[in-house]
Amino acid sequence: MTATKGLEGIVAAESSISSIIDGTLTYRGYNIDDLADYATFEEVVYLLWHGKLPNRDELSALQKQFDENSAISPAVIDQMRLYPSNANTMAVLRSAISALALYDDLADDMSREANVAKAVKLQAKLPAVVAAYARLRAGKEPVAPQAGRSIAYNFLYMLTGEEPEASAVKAMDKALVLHADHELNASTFAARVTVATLSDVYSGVVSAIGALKGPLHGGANEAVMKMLEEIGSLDRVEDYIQDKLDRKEKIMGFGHRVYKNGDPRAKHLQAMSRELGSKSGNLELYNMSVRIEEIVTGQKGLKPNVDFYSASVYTLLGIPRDLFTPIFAISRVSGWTAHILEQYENNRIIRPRAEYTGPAVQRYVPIAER
Ligand SMILES: CC(=O)SCCNC(=O)CCNC(=O)[C@H](O)C(C)(C)COP(=O)(O)OP(=O)(O)OC[C@H]1O[C@@H](n2cnc3c(N)ncnc32)[C@H](O)[C@@H]1OP(=O)(O)O
Ligand SMILES: O=C([O-])CC(=O)C(=O)O
Repeated sequence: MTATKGLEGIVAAESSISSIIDGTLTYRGYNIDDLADYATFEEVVYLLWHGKLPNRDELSALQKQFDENSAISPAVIDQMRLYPSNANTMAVLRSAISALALYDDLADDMSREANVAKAVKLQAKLPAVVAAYARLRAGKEPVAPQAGRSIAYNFLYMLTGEEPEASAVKAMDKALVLHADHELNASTFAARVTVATLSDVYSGVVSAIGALKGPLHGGANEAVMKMLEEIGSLDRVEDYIQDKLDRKEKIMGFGHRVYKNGDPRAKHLQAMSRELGSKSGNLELYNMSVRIEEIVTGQKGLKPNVDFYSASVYTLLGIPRDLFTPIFAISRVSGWTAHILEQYENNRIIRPRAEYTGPAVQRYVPIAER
């Protein structure tokens, strides 16, 4: 038995949810470029869960379900009041979502109907949890979402308590569409491994949040912004990046296990970063990002991934850096739950083997003789 480090190139599941073929990303066969330009996030969620784009009635029914399920149990809000105000926001999300399961009578009901209902609840509640913590840590009360509004609108609204600008809602919606699913990425795989033991939907999503948190995966968007803040200005980009490359350090937001010729989502986020920068009259972050890309791609051949330009996009939307990865989770929970439902449909426990590299057989030595 020989191990494949990082399972590179291993096909570990069959899935009809999203595909990456020759560098093209599709959700249920629809090209990500079309979905980014024309679909709303709610349409994409329906598509991922049900395998087809919704008609108007189906979309309104989904919107109604989100409206009815976005409230967070007061007990969970009270627990969140006790969380430290400087807690890691992904740890907050992981804890709060785990706590939500305690107040869901269907948490351990394994029927398809109950599992779809849990997917709806999780999609509806994640944005409310993230926004509630952002307000609680600032000494403010959570704001309830508005019925009939999109997840993008309500997330921005719940953060500030003020009506968001239409351009900001549009940008947030597009970002959610772009992050919704991505084949067998690490967090989705973690979710599938967890539920393949026939554990519950919440456990799968909590596992996924834990995996997304890491800077080699979803945590990279926050790491990119930290880097941009450290660099500070366009004239300092060259020295900073060159120094990192000379020291063989990774540049966050670049490279990808599957895409070797570029991530098709990055160009959309780059365009959004440019538009939002122009609109705000400050293109510094966009210009810095473009210069970083020129250097890293020029010297290493590495292209930006989905996390690179999303950092400047979220900053230009006025969102604090430590909410970037939770926003990724607000979108990706749609994909995680689609994969969880698919795993249950045709389940087999996921249990690969390890190549043993430890000592050869040893004789047990009683403690007195050691
Ligand atoms: C939503 C997402 O999860 S997208 C990915 C987000 N993560 C990041 O942006 C973090 C930075 N990128 C990385 O760490 C990696 O490119 C990953 C984790 C995305 C992919 O990892 P892997 O497929 O294992 O690639 P691996 O790390 O083996 O890289 C291959 C080579 O490119 C180099 N490389 C890869 N990414 C980078 C980078 N961002 N900066 C500098 N060098 C890099 C590696 O050092 C390695 O070089 P070597 O062959 O000389 O040792
Ligand atoms: O697919 C991956 O490995 C990481 C990624 O881009 C994503 O999850 O969106």
